[in-house]
Amino acid sequence: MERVNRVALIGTGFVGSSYAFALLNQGVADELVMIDLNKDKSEGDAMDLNHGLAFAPNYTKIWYGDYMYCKDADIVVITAGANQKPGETRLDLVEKNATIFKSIVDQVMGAGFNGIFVVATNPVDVLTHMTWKFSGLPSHRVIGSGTILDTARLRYSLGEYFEVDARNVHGYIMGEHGDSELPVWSQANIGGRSIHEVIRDNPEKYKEEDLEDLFIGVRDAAYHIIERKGATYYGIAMGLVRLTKAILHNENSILTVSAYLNGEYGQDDIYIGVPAVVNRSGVREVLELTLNEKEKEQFTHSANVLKETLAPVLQKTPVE
Ligand SMILES: NC(=O)C1=CN([C@@H]2O[C@H](COP(=O)(O)OP(=O)(O)OC[C@H]3O[C@@H](n4cnc5c(N)ncnc54)[C@H](O)[C@@H]3O)[C@@H](O)[C@H]2O)C=CC1
Ligand SMILES: CC(=O)C(=O)O
Repeated sequence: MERVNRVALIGTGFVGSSYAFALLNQGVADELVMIDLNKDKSEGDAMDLNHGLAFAPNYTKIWYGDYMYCKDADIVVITAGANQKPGETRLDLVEKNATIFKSIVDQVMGAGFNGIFVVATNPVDVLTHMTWKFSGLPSHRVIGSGTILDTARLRYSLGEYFEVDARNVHGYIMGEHGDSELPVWSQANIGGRSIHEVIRDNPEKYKEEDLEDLFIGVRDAAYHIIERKGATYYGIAMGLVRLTKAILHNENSILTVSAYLNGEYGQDDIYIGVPAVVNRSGVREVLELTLNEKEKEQFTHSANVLKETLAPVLQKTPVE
């Protein structure tokens, strides 16, 4: 008999409860335990989700609980912490959320957890790094959602622009999940054809200049959504389920996650959004794309922004 897999979710706010809903709908996990400071919220969510079980593709055992259930979890997904208020950047959340993370990760590890962390709370690259530090786990078993959502937004926008199914559009957003991220236009393609070629061959329909506007829309999407409804959650929830599936089903899928760099792209000791192969062991390897000079500069700049944000947090928040 196959082993039962378990996901422990810490933080059942907008993002966490949307993730739980998507996880149940896609029938990805055997067990889901929901943990939050606000016990009523996680208990209410577990009750509500269980009432949908009769309509789900397969059975998922769902309950609300305590950190002790992290012991046997394969994955701990963290979506707990403050979200951005209108006008706030992701980096503005760093101090508040780093303190919350210290207490969360200590409790998860205290329960005897020995699986894979998936982090979504912002600023996600910095908090993934802190999770790695606090947990003491090997870096490939601590993964941030990175630019998984930004890449999905890019594929959606390119799909709309070129009138092609987003699933046939391939391209990455790399770097910080935030204002310094970059589009890797040099590698973007539609069904295998470079987007530059597609534009060149259809000058009456498409323009290179439009790509910049399109990227700005992707980069600033969260601000626009937060202005309208206070938070973003469905997109990231589906991205987190995609990542969960890649891990639990040992898929060797290439996803743009926040992974630890050890020399790749000329960077050391940093978690940042890069395409990486994800499987049951976590990040199997980081894919090193051939970036053009502009992209290399943009990536280095983004890495520097993250390093500058991380340094004082590392100093202020004791790891022990
Ligand atoms: N990585 C990404 O692409 C995205 C990340 N996010 C981030 O996800 C995070 C969560 O956002 P929302 O769900 O909208 O916020 P929310 O405020 O709706 O939910 C946060 C939850 O965390 C819980 N919480 C706070 N401190 C806790 C602690 N010490 N232990 C356990 N639970 C605790 C709260 O009770 C609340 O239920 C934010 O940092 C947000 O910026 C949001 C969208 C996309
Ligand atoms: C809030 C956030 O990080 C996003 O929607 O991209």
